[in-house]
Amino acid sequence: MTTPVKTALSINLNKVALVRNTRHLEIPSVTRAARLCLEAGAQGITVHPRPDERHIRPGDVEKLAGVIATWPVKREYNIEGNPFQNLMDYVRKYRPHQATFVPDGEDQFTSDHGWSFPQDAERLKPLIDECKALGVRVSLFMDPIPEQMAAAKAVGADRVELYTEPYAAAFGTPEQSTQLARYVAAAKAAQAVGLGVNAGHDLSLRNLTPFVTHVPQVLEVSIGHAFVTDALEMGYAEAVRAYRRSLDARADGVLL
Ligand SMILES: CC(=O)[C@@H](O)[C@H](O)COP(=O)(O)O
Ligand SMILES: NCC(=O)COP(=O)(O)O
Repeated sequence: MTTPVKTALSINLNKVALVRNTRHLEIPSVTRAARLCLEAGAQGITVHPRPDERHIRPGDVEKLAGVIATWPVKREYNIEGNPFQNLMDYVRKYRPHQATFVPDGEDQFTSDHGWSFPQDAERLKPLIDECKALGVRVSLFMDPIPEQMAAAKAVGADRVELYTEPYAAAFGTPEQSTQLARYVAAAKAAQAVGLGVNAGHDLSLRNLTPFVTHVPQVLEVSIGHAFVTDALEMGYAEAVRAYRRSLDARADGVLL
């Protein structure tokens, strides 16, 4: 059996910025949240600076780049967005460790689907090539469809991020194992063609351990909405420690 990887925990700070934006007081501080999360053991910070600036604003992206760049040990910066909207400007300016391409519309309520191949391949390839020339790893936000993984690799992606809302929605229902099996198959298909596997969207303390126990070699999870919800109750540091424990608690059971 392959030794399970230590799945990196990347905290998405969108919802801290969302609360901050409801007053002109600069609290809660996005950079303070990042520092507290990193100090407590998070391996990275994720932001999704949407064009309408509903939460993360350009100034947040800049300040967080500075927090990560000056952190005493290596921590990763993951900037998410649509590369045909504003994402590439941030990639060129801040050269994050990872850019996660997400096919969201400008006024989309939240992310709810991945890229489609072959339709998206031709227009994605030059932007993926540019990111890699800048030394930025590219992760493509994808639905858990095994047949799509070879095309994601062929277009130049380093990783895929499996969109996990369908798994989260099925968690605790009779559909849970069926959904989980989809992600296991998609992850194995991705890894079979040399893609790394990340995961994210609606992951939580409730559904995280079973996911990383069964889905093989998940390199990174990015978690925001549920994390901030938990942090409101237990504080950033304890919430990070709780999510870290959930990731590390994966049983070394037989993978599906
Ligand atoms: C891509 C994804 O699933 C999330 O990272 C996304 O950042 C959620 O965006 P909102 O926080 O705006 O819902
Ligand atoms: N890529 C997923 C992410 O960054 C956070 O998604 P969510 O936990 O806010 O649903």
